[in-house]
Amino acid sequence: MTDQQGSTNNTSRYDEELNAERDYVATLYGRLDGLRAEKQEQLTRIQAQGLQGSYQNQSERDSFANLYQDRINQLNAVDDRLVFGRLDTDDNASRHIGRIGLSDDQRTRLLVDWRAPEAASFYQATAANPRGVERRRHIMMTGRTVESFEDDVLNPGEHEASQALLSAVSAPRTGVMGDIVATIQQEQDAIIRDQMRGVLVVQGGPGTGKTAVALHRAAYLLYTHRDRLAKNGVLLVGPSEAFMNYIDQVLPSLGETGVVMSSVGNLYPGIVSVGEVQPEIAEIKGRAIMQKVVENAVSLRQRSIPETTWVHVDGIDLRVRPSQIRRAIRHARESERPHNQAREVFVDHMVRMLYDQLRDIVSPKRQDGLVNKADRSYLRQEIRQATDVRRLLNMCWMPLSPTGMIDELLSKPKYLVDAAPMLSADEIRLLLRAPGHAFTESDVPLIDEAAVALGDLVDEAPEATQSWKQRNLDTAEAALDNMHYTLEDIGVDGVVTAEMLAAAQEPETTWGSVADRARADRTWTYGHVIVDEAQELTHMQWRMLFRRSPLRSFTIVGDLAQASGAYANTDWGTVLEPFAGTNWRLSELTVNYRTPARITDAAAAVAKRAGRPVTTPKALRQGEFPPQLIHTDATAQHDSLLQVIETQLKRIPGGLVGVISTEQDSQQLAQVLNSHYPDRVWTGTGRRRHRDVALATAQQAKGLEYDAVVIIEPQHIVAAAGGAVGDLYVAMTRATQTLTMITTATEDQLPAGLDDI
Ligand SMILES: Nc1ncnc2c1ncn2[C@@H]1O[C@H](COP(=O)(O)OP(=O)(O)OP(=O)(O)O)[C@@H](O)[C@H]1O
Repeated sequence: MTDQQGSTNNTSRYDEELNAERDYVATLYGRLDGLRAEKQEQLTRIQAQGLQGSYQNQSERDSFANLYQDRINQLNAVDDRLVFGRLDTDDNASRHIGRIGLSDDQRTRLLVDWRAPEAASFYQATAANPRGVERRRHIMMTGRTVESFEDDVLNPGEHEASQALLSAVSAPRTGVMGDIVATIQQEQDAIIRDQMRGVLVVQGGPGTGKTAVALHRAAYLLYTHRDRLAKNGVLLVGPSEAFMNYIDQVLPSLGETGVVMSSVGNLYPGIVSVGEVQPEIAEIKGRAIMQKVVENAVSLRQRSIPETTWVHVDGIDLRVRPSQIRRAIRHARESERPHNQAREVFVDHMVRMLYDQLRDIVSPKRQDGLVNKADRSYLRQEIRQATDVRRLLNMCWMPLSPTGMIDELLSKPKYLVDAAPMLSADEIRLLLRAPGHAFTESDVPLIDEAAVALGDLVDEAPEATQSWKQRNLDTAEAALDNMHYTLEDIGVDGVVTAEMLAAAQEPETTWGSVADRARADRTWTYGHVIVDEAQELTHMQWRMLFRRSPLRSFTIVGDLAQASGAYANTDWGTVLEPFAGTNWRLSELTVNYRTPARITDAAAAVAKRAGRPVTTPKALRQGEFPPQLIHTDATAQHDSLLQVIETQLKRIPGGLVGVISTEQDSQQLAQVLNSHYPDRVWTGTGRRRHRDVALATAQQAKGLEYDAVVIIEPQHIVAAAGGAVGDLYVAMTRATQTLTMITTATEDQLPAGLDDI
């Protein structure tokens, strides 16, 4: 009786508090709607003014219109589950925590932005260190409705995961990543709020929230360093377009839209690259020596002639000796400008030399007045434009585009052999391909490298970019003075030049947003760069990325055990040494939120047996179902697959089954799945809608997750990666609930560790 009475009392107290929370949350939505209406009205008013007034008035109006529109977009984006927490502290204060900060007309704070210092205790208070928190409340919402709440007890000795966290990690996956703002855990929060300067490496096993942390850190940095980052922007780089699609809703749901997001293969403006099918080729193109190969390739396009020749200018023959060209080349190289700019020095030198000859022929006695200033300029022009001269100058020092040069380098055997004496004949054969081949993702760093060595073609860059760059160069000194910390501090002394810092200056506001301009400009330097799945990157890719933040402000997240290639790096120190020396710091994530322990243990066993450096994170959930290995013969394989899919779809209503295989096996699987599940097969691009069977290669599945994973022929995945188990390890750890593997191999053909399942 007492119990019943007690529980009735508790229930009614809970309901009362729930209603109170609902009332408060309704006030917050009232405020959100009010603000939105206000901005909408301001926007409508400014749009109604149309195209009147001077150019300056119009451009001011455009800026305001953009500002209002951005704010409206932000308010729309945070509408879903606006509030998720409440903190009651020992000073009798109580604050609600949400996606953005809100105040009323009297500037009384109604809602604290999760990134504000006052919200930090929501994530950091623990039983051992409550930080003045008496009660931490998780408010669970669907859309605008408060469904329930849960209070954390900060009692010493209690370390249980909150219900909010458990329901978040157990929920069926939608196929696109969601934010974790309501349930960020303490070790994650410490990384998100870490200082911006320097290179921070976040190492963590599969499912530890590295991607989630990277995205929330981007939002946190933009909030905390808004002024600085508004000028330079933040770049977030991931491994593939499918991955970028998977994560691209997270930042908008946090009210941030200004981050430049790009796969590493599409980082060079104007190039949409294709995958590099053969890992051996990717490995060669990623080697540090490729920098020298590109440099050589440029030098080989600065060449003299084998013997003396004659050029025809205005009916007169002028002689050109190889030694004269060599001298002009030396001169141009000494200018230390990029190839296309140094060409001007070369051309000037040659024209001057030819002019001297011509003048001596036209007017042997300099004092006779025949060659005055106007004549001189006319004659030089004539020489420069003479067909023979142009042909000769181009032959000796051709203006080059980075894409044109890399295309030639990879398709002309002699050019490649001369530029890459350090590569073996087999390696050269691997690199060679037909001219005009689509650029692959491992060509992109070579193109970027070439772009640095070549410089812009003189008429290549749009005028706006040029004038903006010039203006920045003029004031680059000031950028150095304005740095908030000394260069020595961050270990880049002597490396930063005025040119590199030029882009840190106040940009023109006449075209596009910072993100648009940054995306279009290969020389843009960002205020901060975040690299996800960083274990995959080659030396050449790192060079390309470090060029984009000369101040070395980086967050690098990855898991060395998940690297694919046989050449994979085994420690961050070796990877980063050439770029940051020892000036980097390491944080680790230790809890796996995605994959149940039963599955991670099996995956870790495979990785360990292959000698990979695995740090097995502690899985938050034990999992209901052990991983399964099904042996079948080739004829029964597809039936077996369909059966597994059916079982899994029933087991996880609304869930997503991910079928993972090699590229080669995936073609046949696509046919089978499409014919059995018409309009239900999802390849990761476009919207998922009602599609519930996903098909991906092990490479494409990097960073993604599925409720049920079915791996077809695990031994093929290892063989396709040249014997490395990284890809298989990744595939096995994509599961949030169940893992099944289907194989036609015999026990002894399976990768070590799998036979124990
Ligand atoms: N604090 C958290 N609250 C709720 N869900 C979380 C939390 N941290 C991570 N998750 C969820 O766990 C899953 C794995 O996270 P994420 O993809 O960021 O991990 P990862 O370390 O990048 O994984 P991998 O290296 O295997 O690709 C995601 O569904 C993510 O939303």
